[in-house]
Amino acid sequence: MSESQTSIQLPVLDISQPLHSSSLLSLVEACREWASPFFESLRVSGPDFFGSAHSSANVLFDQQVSEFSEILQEYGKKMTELSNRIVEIVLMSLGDGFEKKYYDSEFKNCHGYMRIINYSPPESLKEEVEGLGMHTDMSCVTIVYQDETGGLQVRSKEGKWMDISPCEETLVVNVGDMLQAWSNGRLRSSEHRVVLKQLVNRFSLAFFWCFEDDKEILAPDEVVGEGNMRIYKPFVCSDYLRFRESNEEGKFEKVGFTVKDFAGIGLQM
Ligand SMILES: O=C(O)CCC(=O)C(=O)O
Ligand SMILES: [Fe+2]
Repeated sequence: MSESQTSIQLPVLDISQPLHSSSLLSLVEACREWASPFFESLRVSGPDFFGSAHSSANVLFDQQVSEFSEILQEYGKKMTELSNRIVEIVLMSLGDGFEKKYYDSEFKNCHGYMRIINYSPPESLKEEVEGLGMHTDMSCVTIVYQDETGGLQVRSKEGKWMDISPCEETLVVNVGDMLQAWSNGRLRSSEHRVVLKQLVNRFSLAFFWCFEDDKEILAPDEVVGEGNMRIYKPFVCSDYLRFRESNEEGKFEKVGFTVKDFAGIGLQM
């Protein structure tokens, strides 16, 4: 799954010329609407986490540091095992024997990638600072490690932000859009964000476990359940990923931006 298949029009300012108010406006919009200035991340893709990390390390570091790639290979392997186990348990929770019925037929080609994230500290905490704006993940499940700084928040159905406080030896698992669609909305893709609450760097690792790009997502009849309406049209994963990437980040609430907007049928929950 690639994260940047479509391009957006970035404003270009020629600072050798007098600045017009229109160019200042586009600058203000760019600062407000696009990615947080506090967020930076490195993506490492599986299944060859070593190779992916190594090619970045070669660019980032002067010397060869295999240790970095080896650690990420190990982390990726562990997270892959954990994701498989989580999917199995989630299937069991959806119905008796569902893990046997659906694990191999639906989930065995899933793949993972991770994001190593650094949030730089804001200059002051006078107002609430978002390090990462509200979004849902496009994965089936995401496994998040956050350091002791905290700041991860999830939105309740009523729209209230709740802190997910860091807890030693514990990882956070989010359901993502793909699993929401596959489960016909029985599982809810969590709306979450990161707020910066301390004047220190924040470090996190997010591992995304996703269906293969060319998979068509269609909730099995038995998962929908007798007498229930199907609420998503079948769709191909890569089409949804493209749809999400072609919407500007940050406009989550203003424009249709979720799996409901993409594949929802009629009235939604
Ligand atoms: O940094 C975090 O704790 C969460 C990151 C996240 O939600 C994401 O990368 O999708
Ligand atoms: Fe996320």
